Amino acid sequence: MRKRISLLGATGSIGIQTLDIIREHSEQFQLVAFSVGKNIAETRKILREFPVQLVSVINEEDASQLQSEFSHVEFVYGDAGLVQVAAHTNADVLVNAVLGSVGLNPTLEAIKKGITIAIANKETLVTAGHLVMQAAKEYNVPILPVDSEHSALFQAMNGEKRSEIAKLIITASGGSFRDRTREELKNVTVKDALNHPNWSMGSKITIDSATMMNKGLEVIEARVLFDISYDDIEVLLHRESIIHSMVEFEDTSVIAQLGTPDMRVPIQYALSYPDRLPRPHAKRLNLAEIGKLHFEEMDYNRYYALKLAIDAGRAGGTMTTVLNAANEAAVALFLQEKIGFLTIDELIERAMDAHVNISSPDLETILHVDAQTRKTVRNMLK
Ligand SMILES: NC(=O)C1=CN([C@@H]2O[C@H](COP(=O)(O)OP(=O)(O)OC[C@H]3O[C@@H](n4cnc5c(N)ncnc54)[C@H](OP(=O)(O)O)[C@@H]3O)[C@@H](O)[C@H]2O)C=CC1
Ligand SMILES: CC(=O)[C@@H](O)[C@H](O)COP(=O)(O)O
Ligand SMILES: [Mn+2]
Repeated sequence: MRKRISLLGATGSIGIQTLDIIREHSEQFQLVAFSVGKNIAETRKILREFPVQLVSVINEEDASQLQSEFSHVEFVYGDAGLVQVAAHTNADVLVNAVLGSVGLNPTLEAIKKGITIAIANKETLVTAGHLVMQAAKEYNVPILPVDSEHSALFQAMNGEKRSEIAKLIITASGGSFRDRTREELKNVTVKDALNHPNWSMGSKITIDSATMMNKGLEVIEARVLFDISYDDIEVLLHRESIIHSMVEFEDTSVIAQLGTPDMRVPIQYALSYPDRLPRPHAKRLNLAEIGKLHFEEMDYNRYYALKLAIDAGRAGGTMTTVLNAANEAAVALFLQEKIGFLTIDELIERAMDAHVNISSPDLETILHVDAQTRKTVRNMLK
């Protein structure tokens, strides 16, 4: 029987590549429900190709319009719609590729329904990883990583005992501005920042990659997913994005996962796990053609956002919620050209400094702190 998939964020970078995999392996996978935001033109295309049962959009008017065009599909909307798609009872796997901490509630509700989670949506793990992992344990639901580094770590660990792992080494490309000093970042434009050297991704994560907050979020994501302490997670600058991450074991062996930078590989692995499926048309890795791979130590003054993220992770409690919400708000302001690039770090640091940390927060507290932090950051501009 085919694996039935519900997909949050179908019109995004990961969403579109997930549809590629479902299309390539239509004998293995079936899309049963999906969510989008506001891209209704793309939604119509998906609806014409995939015979799904349920679709969620952000706006009620879009849901009504689509309902009049596609009478055999059920349309829902808003945050409640996201939850309905995520927890769709006919799904075996939820691919969570929505952007931002709005993915938290749908993830928790899907877990309660016993649906396996393939997670790209790192903001959910950063804002409330402890709630996701607790629920996954309680309902015995696998959480499979889609983020390339975490898929690499998961593959390198290959089920070996935690006690045999010495450290995780997460690679970082350095993003759009890796060859510039911090001083040279004062007047960079949105267009410059969106020009990632190796990956084609959505706008928010591309900015996160340029500030290096993406790597900070990924360190927290690794801590949450693999239960490894911050002391044993290292970040290594690797400009080619060929080694997606590595695990060093106690016997000094290091196991890495390599591949061309193509998110369809980790997406497919999360869907096919524990099996592997062929990708006959994909570009294969040719190390002789690449010739050299480069590695450099991280500079935490140059990449200040990475330091802020690790500080937040070590503080725990609601501090990672503040880090994430402040970052989401600040990146949105940068993309709207309301603040400069370096102001992103500044606003996040100010939000963290102003926050009184709350340990072991429940869902209500997380949602409250998230909303308050976004307000605080926006008010900093007044
Ligand atoms: N892109 C990549 O290669 C990678 C991404 N990730 C993570 O995956 C997630 C998605 O990233 P990416 O695909 O790049 O993002 P995109 O911006 O390309 O896509 C985001 C998707 O989420 C939808 N969306 C955005 N906001 C909302 C909202 N408030 N409510 C409902 N739907 C919403 C968008 O809808 P619409 O466009 O219709 O408005 C779109 O479908 C992020 O958490 C990112 O960090 C992780 C590793 C790699
Ligand atoms: C494809 C992916 O997983 C991104 O998170 C990617 O890792 C971004 O690259 P850098 O953050 O290393 O620039
Ligand atoms: Mn990544």
